[in-house]
Amino acid sequence: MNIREITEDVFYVGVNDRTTDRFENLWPLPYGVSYNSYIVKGSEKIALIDTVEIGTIRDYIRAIESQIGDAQIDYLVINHMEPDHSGGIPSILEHYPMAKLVGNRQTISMVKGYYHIEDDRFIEVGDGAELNLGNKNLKFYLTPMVHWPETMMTYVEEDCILFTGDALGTFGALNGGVIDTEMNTDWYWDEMYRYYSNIVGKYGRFVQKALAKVSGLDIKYVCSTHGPIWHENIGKALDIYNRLSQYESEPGVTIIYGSMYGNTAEVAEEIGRQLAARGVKNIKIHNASKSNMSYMISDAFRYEGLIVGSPTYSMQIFPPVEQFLIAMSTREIKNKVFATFSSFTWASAASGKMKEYAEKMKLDIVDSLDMKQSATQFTFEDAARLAENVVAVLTKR
Ligand SMILES: Cc1cc2nc3c(=O)[nH]c(=O)nc-3n(C[C@H](O)[C@H](O)[C@H](O)COP(=O)(O)O)c2cc1C
Repeated sequence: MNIREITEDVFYVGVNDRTTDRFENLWPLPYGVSYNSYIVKGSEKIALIDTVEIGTIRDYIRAIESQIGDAQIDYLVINHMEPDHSGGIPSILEHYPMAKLVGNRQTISMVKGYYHIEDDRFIEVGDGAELNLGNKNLKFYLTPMVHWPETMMTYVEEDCILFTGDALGTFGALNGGVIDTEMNTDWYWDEMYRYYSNIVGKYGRFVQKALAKVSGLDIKYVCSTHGPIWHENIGKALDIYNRLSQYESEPGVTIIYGSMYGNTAEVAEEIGRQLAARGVKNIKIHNASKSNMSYMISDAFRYEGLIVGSPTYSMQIFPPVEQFLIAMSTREIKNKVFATFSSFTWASAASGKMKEYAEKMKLDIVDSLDMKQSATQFTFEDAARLAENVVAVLTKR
């Protein structure tokens, strides 16, 4: 039994990273991450699809050698140039001096820029180009901006395998199983929401274009660069990416608030209770000073309702809340049932600043409340009304 085999002569040679704390030095990796790479062994030529992050090279070369022994790699296909996948390129070229790098025009210019590689090592491919390996054929689909300009996908018709680059990937290392049929996938879905919203979030329309481009292919295995290989869950993975890339979300409300002395926090809790009392079951409340941005972004993408609360801080939005709002605008968040609450002591500003933000983002504010100093009976009535209005809009959608 070959434990790395996906289909006949197609092998998984990726590696796990359980050491790195933060992906891109930003996003927490509590369950690690995998860098996936694959061997496609044709009757005449051998291709390697993508490489791995530079710190994991030793295990990677061993995994490749376990599949091809002393044979040479003829082609290294680069679907994505981000260094967590391209970091292994120089080592592969050194180990396999005959290997040619296969990529599109944008890829080649990036490889040169990052790794200073000579012109004669490249084969440039365009959209729809093919590369023959003997009894297997690789076909390339350019899918720019998912989520870099050079991103592309590679299809092996003989095995109905699509190598998708980062698309359909997730955080979370592989715990023994590599194909979804070999594991319980339950916990990966939350990590997929987080991966998509954190990393790809801004590029929804390009994800839509890419999905449309490959929609006619017969796909039995989706091999992305992070997380499980999708076989029996292709439909579910596609559905999540398809919905998130159209900013479609699930029933529920995310409340993000900032608070220095607990008064704005009290309003956040009250709104949460009022929503629950009206039947909202999925409610995520985040203190923006404590929750990690990665999880706040993920929940804000995931749920239909978004309620943001902030004290006035030197005539501005409280900085951690402002950081969250900036992260949402970077990702061009839309299609939310949006409401705000705010507080001040002598001159209100957070409320107006959040209104300006909503106008710029073309988000309708369903309701808002602005509290002076601390909560009174009137504040609680306002919180109940705000929850009522949010639920009314959610129910109508
Ligand atoms: C550094 C600092 C700057 C503040 N700036 C303002 C301000 O510009 N206008 C204002 O009305 N209140 C200002 N406040 C008061 C806060 O808005 C007030 O403490 C807060 O709204 C109370 O909510 P909390 O208990 O949730 O922190 C400031 C407070 C601090 C500590």
